[in-house]
Amino acid sequence: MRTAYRVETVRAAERALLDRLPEGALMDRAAAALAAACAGALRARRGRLAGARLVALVGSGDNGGDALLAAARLARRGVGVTAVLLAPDRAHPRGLAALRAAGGRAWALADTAPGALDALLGRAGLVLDGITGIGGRGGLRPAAAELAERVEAAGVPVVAVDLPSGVDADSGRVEGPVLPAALTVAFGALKPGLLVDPARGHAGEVRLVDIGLGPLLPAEPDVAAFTTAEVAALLPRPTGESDKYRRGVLGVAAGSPRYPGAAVLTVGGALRGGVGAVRYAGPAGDAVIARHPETLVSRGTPAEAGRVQAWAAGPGLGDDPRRERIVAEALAADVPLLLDADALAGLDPARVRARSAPTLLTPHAGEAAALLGTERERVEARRLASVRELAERFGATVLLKGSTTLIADPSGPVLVNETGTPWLATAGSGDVLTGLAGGLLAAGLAPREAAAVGAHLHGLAAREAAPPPSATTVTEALPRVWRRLLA
Ligand SMILES: NC(=O)C1=CN([C@@H]2O[C@H](COP(=O)(O)OP(=O)(O)OC[C@H]3O[C@@H](n4cnc5c(N)ncnc54)[C@H](OP(=O)(O)O)[C@@H]3O)[C@@H](O)[C@H]2O)[C@@H](O)CC1
Ligand SMILES: [K+]
Repeated sequence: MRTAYRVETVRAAERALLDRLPEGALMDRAAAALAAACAGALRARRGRLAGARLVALVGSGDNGGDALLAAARLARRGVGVTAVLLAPDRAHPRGLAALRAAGGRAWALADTAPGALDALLGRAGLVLDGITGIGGRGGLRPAAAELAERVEAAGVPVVAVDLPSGVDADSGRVEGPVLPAALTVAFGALKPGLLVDPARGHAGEVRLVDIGLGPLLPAEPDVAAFTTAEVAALLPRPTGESDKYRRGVLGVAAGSPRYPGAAVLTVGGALRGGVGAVRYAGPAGDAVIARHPETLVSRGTPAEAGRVQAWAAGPGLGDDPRRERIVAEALAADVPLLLDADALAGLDPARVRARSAPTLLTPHAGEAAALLGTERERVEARRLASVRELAERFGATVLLKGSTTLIADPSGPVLVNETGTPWLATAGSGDVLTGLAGGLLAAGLAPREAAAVGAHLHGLAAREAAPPPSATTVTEALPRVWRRLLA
């Protein structure tokens, strides 16, 4: 499991470790790993290190100290290093002394003419961003923001020290100017912002360096992501004793005369969710049977359908006059329930809280905003806080779809899905996910696992489907993903 911890927790672990180590040892570990990462990036660009040029942007905290100590190591290996100091009188003293002793130069930003700065950046093979790390607050301040703009204009690749400067480590929020990185070298632990958009989108490749913090971090992270191996271990597998009912039957209430395709896609996802059977209840049975003849179809509502182990309701219900009744019956069912799309409109938290079995809600940002009574932009800017708030308000598991898909329970770590791709922003792909995660629920996974496994498989299938993927080709790619994971 990839884990991320918020700043307060990382700092507490760092303090405990600092007490056990000689002065400066921790920063030296960080700087050694950072220098190695920069050396790799410079070599990849030029073939050799000697004669390469690096510009280190140095803020007034330890993040700048890391950059200076790493730059000094590179200077000792023949790299031409210039440090640009944002606050010369507050630059990390030991780092600055090490850089100077290694033959590196230090320029004060305030004393550097714009033309000279541009020329310096124009010659550089790499920029090391040590403006702010976990001590940064808000977007970059004006002088730092202007510097970041010039770096971006010069087009030099950036290696971020611990975090891209300007992002919020804990929330993943981006509230002002940021310096985007091609590579972020994080120390000791990932911070939530390195896994969650919009901050994640500025971090490039994220590499975690072990500085010995691991044993001092709590067992429960703030944010976590399943690896593909962990997802594979959670996949339901039939045994010799299995029959279709024991493997789980998912009820699907989706589609309407106007949107029969939503029923077809949801059932298609469900049939690839590890269940023994899918019961479809609704007006699009003919379309469903034509595409998926193995489905048990009926025209009625959930209460009139036969026994199931879970329900998935919502996609394409549209203006079906029975929408409210369908949602009410699904809510009343004493089995796990996934509600998506049109089933989320006007959903009453008290009705969800009162349920006897677990509930999984799968809104996109717009639906989440409607449930929270806010704007879509606000949800997109505060994905982590929004998904936590929804889970708490509804007393349910919530999967928030989008650039980073997040899964929250009312308490405990938030799960991030790392397999997503912007290609999944295609009509009907959410319906497939609803069927898939619903199927996993019916097969016996807990809502949190069903959501995380479903999102993971969905992302892998989208990557596997011939580009550009459609909801149908994502569905068709799912068995190949299962086969690979079960192997
Ligand atoms: N602790 C350890 O053992 C280890 C720590 N490590 C490293 O230390 C880093 C944390 O260092 P840190 O705590 O010194 O904070 P840091 O991120 O450098 O920033 C603070 C400075 O930035 C400034 N500033 C703030 N906001 C700003 C903005 N928006 N725009 C511009 N400037 C802004 C702020 O200025 P002030 O508010 O004081 O005026 C303050 O001076 C951590 O990320 C990791 O790299 C590793 O070596 C491993 C061992
Ligand atoms: K940084």
